[in-house]
Amino acid sequence: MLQIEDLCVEVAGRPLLKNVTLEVEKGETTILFGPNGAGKSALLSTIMGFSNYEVTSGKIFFKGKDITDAPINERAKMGIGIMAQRPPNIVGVKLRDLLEIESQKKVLNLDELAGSIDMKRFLDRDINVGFSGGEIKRSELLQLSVQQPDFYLLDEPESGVDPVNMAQVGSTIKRLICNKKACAANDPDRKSALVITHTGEILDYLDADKAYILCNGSVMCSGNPNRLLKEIKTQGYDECIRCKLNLTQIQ
Ligand SMILES: Nc1ncnc2c1ncn2[C@@H]1O[C@H](COP(=O)(O)OP(=O)(O)OP(=O)(O)O)[C@@H](O)[C@H]1O
Repeated sequence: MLQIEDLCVEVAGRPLLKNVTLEVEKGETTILFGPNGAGKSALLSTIMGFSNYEVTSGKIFFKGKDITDAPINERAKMGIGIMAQRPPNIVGVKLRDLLEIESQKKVLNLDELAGSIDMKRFLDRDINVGFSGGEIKRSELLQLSVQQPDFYLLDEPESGVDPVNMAQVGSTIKRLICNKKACAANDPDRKSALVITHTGEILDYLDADKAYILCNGSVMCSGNPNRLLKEIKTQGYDECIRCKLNLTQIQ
């Protein structure tokens, strides 16, 4: 579904991502771990096509097509959707107006959908203006619920969300990715996702298939998400970096 090959990215002339190679297969949920400032959000922003992120070399393929230079709207039309960490405030544009554009010709009851994640009272407010951290997450989720992409980029879905709302956010994400109430790992209707998490809380709601650790703009290792999270919690990221350096020296 998504292949990233040897990707190097700069922002304002500063290298952020260095030779990143990773793959998310169709129906697979992949986790991205890494310390603060590692470049995780930059990677998601680059996949979505945000303009600040300049690809200096390498390629991004989505559904087999080279999208490295594709504009953001084309990527969205092809089926990529994002829950950003800090989406912008959009003064003068109501959430309902955006959702109506996003829903295009889909037959959806916006009030009912918004009500299902306690967002009905936000429909006629300017997007994100004065929203709390948890409300922004639910607003992003509501937009994804309307957009119904094939591939979800989720940037720290649990950050700023209280435990009660986390159950709602987690189960909504699960429902979106499964495309119905419950689905097996090999269900053909299962959507794909690349999810950033620090705490791993979202793993209580998702059947994650694989994880990568990104440090200092480079992929250090990949493996089972729960095993990698356990290692990060016990040994931190230093062990991962040391291991990568040793491997690189041996090669
Ligand atoms: N648009 C930008 N302009 C300047 N610097 C940027 C920009 N975007 C990212 N950076 C810098 O790139 C580095 C990586 O940022 P990024 O947000 O991708 O990290 P992250 O791994 O998601 O971190 P965190 O876990 O803290 O959210 C940081 O040092 C950040 O300040």
